Amino acid sequence: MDLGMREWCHAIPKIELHAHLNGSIRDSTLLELAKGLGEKGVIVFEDVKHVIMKNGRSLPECFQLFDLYHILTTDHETVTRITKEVVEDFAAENVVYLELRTTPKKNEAKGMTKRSYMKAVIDGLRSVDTVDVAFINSSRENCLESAVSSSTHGKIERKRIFIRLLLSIDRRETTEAAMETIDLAREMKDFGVVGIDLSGNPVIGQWETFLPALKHAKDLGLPITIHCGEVPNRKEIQAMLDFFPQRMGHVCCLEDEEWRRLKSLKIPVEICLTSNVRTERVPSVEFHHFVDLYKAQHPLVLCTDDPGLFSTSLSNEYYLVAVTFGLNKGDMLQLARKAIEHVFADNGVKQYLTEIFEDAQRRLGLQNMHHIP
Ligand SMILES: CNc1ncnc2c1ncn2[C@@H]1O[C@H](COP(=O)(O)O)[C@@H](O)[C@H]1O
Ligand SMILES: [Zn+2]
Repeated sequence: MDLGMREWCHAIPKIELHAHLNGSIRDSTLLELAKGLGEKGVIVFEDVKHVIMKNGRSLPECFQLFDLYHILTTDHETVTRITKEVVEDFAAENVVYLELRTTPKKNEAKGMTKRSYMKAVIDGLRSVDTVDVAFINSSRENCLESAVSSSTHGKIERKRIFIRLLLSIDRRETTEAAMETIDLAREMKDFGVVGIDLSGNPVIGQWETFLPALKHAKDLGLPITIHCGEVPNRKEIQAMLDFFPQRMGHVCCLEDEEWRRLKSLKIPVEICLTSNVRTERVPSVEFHHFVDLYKAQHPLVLCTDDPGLFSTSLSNEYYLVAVTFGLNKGDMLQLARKAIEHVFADNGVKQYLTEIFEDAQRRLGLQNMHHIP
């Protein structure tokens, strides 16, 4: 097969570990929801339309926009709908494993609790009908028939995507609310919840507020990923490194000493190129810390963060790396495959993903490539 680099980045199997549900909504859906609320007089559609379609966004603008998104997606049916669409969109670009994160939300006016919000998300996963969705832990989902037989021997023609969920703590939340999220995550382990995320506006909230909940999660054996260093806050960055989570997102504003610690601790990094450029955390892809970490063979994984908000896709993030840093097709496939090591799902799922990548290597014509470790 002779594919161009863009087609190659689309065709290879990919693993997405850092995507926020509400940041992944299709523009067309946002516009439709805004129109509906405009007609009801809840918002002024013309004002909102302009904001949704805008391309460049500063970091503070992103969080204003999320507040708007949350007005648009505030009932259970809409949460179910956006979940279904987001899964379909990732599957369409050959994402084979998606760790989707979202902040469980309470909304008394809509009769919504954190638990019912998550039930609406699960309903969304269940309602996907264009691809096979495997989302319950592998002991329950009967998923481990050979990955190869499903894709090459024609037994199952449909695409399959594995979904796991991370529950996010928003930095605006209290310790008590954060604790509630951890307890919900524990309760939902059998429904594909595999870990915890700390996110939200990085200039809001104190590390000490979330620490008890994060410690509680750690005690329960729930893996944790933390948005770290989106703004230069030395004390917090150091405390986050001390906490030693399983993964970190962004890590943009680190000082030399903190880079050294991150590297010596080997904490895997979720790299979000377009997000960091759009929000002006880095001047351009060329100057992104990806290249330093990649050269240092630091564990990392390419992610989108908010593909809807930043008008990107995981394939596009791979393509940006290939063209900016001159990586070849083999390098890109290897980079994609390395992500298996950092998923929060169990070994059964990891084995399945390994088979998917071995099969892709055969199918896409890289038989003669050196063995990918
Ligand atoms: C741009 N970089 C970022 N930095 C920090 N937090 C971010 C983020 N992008 C998204 N979120 C977090 O994810 C929420 C939206 O998805 P959910 O409602 O949870 O599905 C945002 O409200 C914010 O808390
Ligand atoms: Zn994020």
